[in-house]
Order: sequence, then structure tokens, then C-alpha cells
Amino acid sequence: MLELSWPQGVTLQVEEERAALAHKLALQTAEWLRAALQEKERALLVISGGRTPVAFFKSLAQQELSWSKVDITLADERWVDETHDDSNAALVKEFLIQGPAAEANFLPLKNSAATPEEGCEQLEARLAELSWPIDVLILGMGADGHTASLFPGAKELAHGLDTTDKCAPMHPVTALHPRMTLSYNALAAARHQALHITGEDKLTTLNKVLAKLDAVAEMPVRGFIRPGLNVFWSP
Ligand SMILES: O=C(O)[C@H](O)[C@@H](O)[C@H](O)[C@H](O)COP(=O)(O)O
Repeated sequence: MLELSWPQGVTLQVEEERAALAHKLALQTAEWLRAALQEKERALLVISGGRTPVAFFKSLAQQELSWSKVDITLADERWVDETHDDSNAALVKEFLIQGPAAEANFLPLKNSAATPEEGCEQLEARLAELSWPIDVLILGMGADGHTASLFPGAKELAHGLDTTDKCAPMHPVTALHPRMTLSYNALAAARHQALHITGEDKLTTLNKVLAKLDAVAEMPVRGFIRPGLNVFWSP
């Protein structure tokens, strides 16, 4: 049941079926990208990894738009090779950079450096070539209130929330693998922002998030619960 105390200016879209929700989010994302391309030569789409977005990626890949003018990157990445099952880049290539969307330019966050700390400078230079601010940002959320790889309890969280750099290394204590995340400031400046979540457990998390919106370091997703956010949820 939806029993949320809903902040003003945050919209909630609910679908009974996860596939229908993913499709709705894909249609909305395509519309936002088309609108961005009316104003800019290139549009910037930032997506999340994890398990939730697969159906969304499949549906978005089929949308007709000028994909050759779209740059895509990730909100965060696990610092593993693309051959690893946990690689978000591999997931994006398998499910999103397909069909019409194969024309898009995808910039992975992971590079050949051994650690995210060592890879940061090179990545920052690659990211600087993109057309900021982000036009469309699709976030996920974990049970601990992390979003992107802004993890509660990570020693680098304060830096990730504060830096004006585009990327930040992160060593979560509650999840596997060192990570690279886009910084809060880079993400939060996105023109259109959506939070894509499914399942009753994530609704329970969202209730905790909404109950104490000022405690961002405890649950970093709180930093995104602001007017203009579009929450997409299905059971
Ligand atoms: O790489 C990642 O882990 C993410 O981008 C992360 O922020 C994700 O969105 C949440 O952890 C939800 O993950 P699920 O969709 O797997 O629940």
C-alpha cells in the first residue's frame, strides 16, 4: 500500500506491472531527450545499473529519436572489468546499446586503472567532453538509501556529496566492489530526474527516506527528493 507523506513538487507514477512501468519511463525519457535536442546539439543521458533497469533499457533502446546525438553514461560503476557479471557497462551494452539506440555514444566510467582513485583523473577528462548539465537522469535506490554509488557509511561519502568534480571514488561498506560514482553536484544539476524503483521493500525504504529528509548522509537518496523529481514505482 502507498502510505507516503508525499513532498510537494515530487510526482509519483505507479503501474501494477513492472514491464508497463519500464515502458512508461522509456517513453518519458525519450520525450525528454527529444526536447533536449531541440535546444542542444547533443543530449546527455545518465542511467543507473543494478537489476531494476533491464526492462527499461530494452524498451528505451527501441524508441525512435536522434540517438547519434545522444551521449550516455552511468551514474555509477563497480570497478570491475566488463567481463565481470557485476559490470554495469556490460549491462548497458547488452540491453540498451542495441537497435536504434546502438547509434548513441556510450562512455563507460571504468577505465584500465587498477583502482577508482587512479582512474579518476582520466575519467574526469573524458567526462568534461560531454554536454553538461545532464539532460535526463535515471536513478535507482538501495535498501540502505544509497543512490548512484553515494553509500551511507562510506569514508568518501562527504567528498562525493560535496565535490564539484564530476566523479568520485567510493568504497561502500554495505556492497561489493570499489566504485566510481558521479558526484552529487553533477547528478543533482540534471534537468530531468527520475527515481525508478520496484517492490514493496523499496516502498518501505522510501517511507524511511521521506520521514527524515534532512539526514542526507544517513540515506543519500534524500538529496534528490526535491520538487521536480519523478518517482516511478510498481509492486
Ligand atoms: O550500480 C549500482 O549498484 C547502482 O547504480 C545502484 O545505485 C542501484 O541503482 C541500486 O543499488 C539499486 O539496485 P537494484 O536495481 O539492483 O535494486
